[in-house]
Amino acid sequence: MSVTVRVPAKVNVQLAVGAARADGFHDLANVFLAVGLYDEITVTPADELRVTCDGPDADQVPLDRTNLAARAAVALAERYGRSPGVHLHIAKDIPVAGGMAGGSADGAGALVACDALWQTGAPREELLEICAELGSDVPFSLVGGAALGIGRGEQLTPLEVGGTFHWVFAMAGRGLSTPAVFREFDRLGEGTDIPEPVASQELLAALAKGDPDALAAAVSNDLQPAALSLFPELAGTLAAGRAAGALTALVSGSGPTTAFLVRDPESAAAVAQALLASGTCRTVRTASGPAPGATIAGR
Ligand SMILES: C[C@](O)(CO)[C@H](O)COP(=O)(O)OP(=O)(O)OC[C@H]1O[C@@H](n2ccc(N)nc2=O)[C@H](O)[C@@H]1O
Ligand SMILES: Nc1ncnc2c1ncn2[C@@H]1O[C@H](COP(=O)(O)OP(=O)(O)OP(=O)(O)O)[C@@H](O)[C@H]1O
Repeated sequence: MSVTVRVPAKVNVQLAVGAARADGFHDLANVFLAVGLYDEITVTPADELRVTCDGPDADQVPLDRTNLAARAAVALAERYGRSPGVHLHIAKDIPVAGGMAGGSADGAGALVACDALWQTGAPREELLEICAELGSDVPFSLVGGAALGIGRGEQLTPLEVGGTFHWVFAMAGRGLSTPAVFREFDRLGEGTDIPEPVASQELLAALAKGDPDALAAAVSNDLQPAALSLFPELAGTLAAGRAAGALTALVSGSGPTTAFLVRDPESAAAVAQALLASGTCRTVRTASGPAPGATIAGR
């Protein structure tokens, strides 16, 4: 018996960041959109906890108990007094350390898969609570679609989306550490008054309408200057995508993946090709959103 769960990547269409809190985290107004790039997590009973991974970035994924999928299995097992004896296999398609919540997706996926395998009957609220303990992005990986995250980004309100948005993602030659990007945000903001993060009404209206031009005009990412400061070459990737006709270009979350909103799948193919030809990124992917959250894909 095994269970396979499919979990999407995300792009942050708005990431408003407040000042550092006493616990080191930052209050956010984080508007998540799940996009159709997926990791698949398969859980099978085993004598002891084991993690394996395949996919283009598999060599960058830790296979010990620090892996978010392993941490999710252990957290659920502890709550239900079970042994976490499972083999977790991650078929990884989401770029690692790219700002697209790949590790978070694996955490949410492993949680849903173990929950189904062990038939715990845990209420969804409890699964979401475990997700929030695992990381700020993990609850959104579970729910998918589109949502506004406040607090650390873990307190979610689902958002209405009136259409499909088409994206191109450019993957960089190296990763960026999320804590390092937040630290750089703090350093750049030293001595300035950092406003409370609030969701943009124009952006929420654009999502609800499914209007790509309005969304392009409203997207924002307060971590972008910090990501560019640590990884200046990303400015060249953003410029190449804009020149190729993207409606807008931004850093995805803490980066270094860059995201390009386009009007339709044909423009996505054209922008993807131009980005590759520009030599400013390692590889490109196209995907659209919203995509569903963690979903059982097979048993
Ligand atoms: C950049 C985003 O991906 C945007 O969605 C998230 O805010 C990061 O989410 P994540 O990777 O799940 O982050 P966590 O594992 O919770 O935290 C990693 C580190 O990021 C920083 N962090 C994260 C979230 C937050 N609201 N404030 C922070 O300052 C902290 O230094 C924290 O130690
Ligand atoms: N299952 C996992 N997949 C990938 N990385 C993982 C996993 N578990 C732990 N990690 C660790 O987490 C680090 C960040 O990886 P991840 O792919 O989640 O970054 P990210 O997409 O930038 O995350 P986010 O967008 O949530 O900030 C990796 O460098 C790796 O050491």
